[in-house]
Amino acid sequence: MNSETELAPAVASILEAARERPGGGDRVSVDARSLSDAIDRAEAAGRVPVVAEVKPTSPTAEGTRDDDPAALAEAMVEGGATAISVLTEPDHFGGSAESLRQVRDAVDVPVLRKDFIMHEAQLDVVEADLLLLIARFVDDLEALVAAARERGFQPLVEVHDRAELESALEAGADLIGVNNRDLARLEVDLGTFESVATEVPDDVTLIAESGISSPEDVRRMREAGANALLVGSAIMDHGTGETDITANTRRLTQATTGDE
Ligand SMILES: O=C(O)c1ccccc1NCC(=O)[C@H](O)[C@H](O)COP(=O)(O)O
Repeated sequence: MNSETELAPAVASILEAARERPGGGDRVSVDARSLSDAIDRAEAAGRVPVVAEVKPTSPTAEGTRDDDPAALAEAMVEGGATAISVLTEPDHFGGSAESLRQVRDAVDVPVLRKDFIMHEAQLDVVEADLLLLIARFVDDLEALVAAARERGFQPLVEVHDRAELESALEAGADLIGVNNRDLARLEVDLGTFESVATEVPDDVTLIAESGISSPEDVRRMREAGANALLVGSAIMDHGTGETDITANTRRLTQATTGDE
């Protein structure tokens, strides 16, 4: 893992818990739903490809939503979501492997397991179509990318700057997320994606992550080269007023059609 100096206390706590969390039992083998096919279908239908996140809470959220995860995911798909991301981290995000299982049973779009995976055994906790690996927090990224693929997962490697992008490409990643949230300070800046995206090869599927809350943000990230967007808080709406998950999702998936 790269330097842990200057991490926000919440992130240091997340990592400490992640390091201790046990892995699964039997090695999983996934027959994955393809994200790139799902993105193509969304584009063909005139929708912005949005990976909508089931995110009950977080260190930066104002509250907690304890809605049924499967019902949330169904509402997101009704709003045009191309894929669903499910937080499985229990201690800081209110997630669970069981939530992911329920979501994957309820919808037919690809499902991303969003967690802080530190070692190979943690890959075997639950089946998912996509699996997040955070470049900053993984010691041997190339080995973990390979281990994820051996199980059938599509690994999504998350980076925050150009140096991490370089590591992701060297590790063989072909699906890369640029996180606009700086995990050291928990500040969000959409300029992060704009800065890193210019260095990403054309054959990489590129996802803009975090801090995307309005149709204008969607257009900004698309203009900077995002093939898809990962959105949690703006859809989950942790206490900001609007509670209609389908409407929140549709507002973003239709951001380029003017039908907002
Ligand atoms: O969301 C947080 O508060 C957070 C804090 C510490 C580490 C990670 C965190 N978020 C994880 C994520 O990757 C986001 O849930 C995801 O990118 C969606 O972001 P947003 O649309 O801003 O909710």
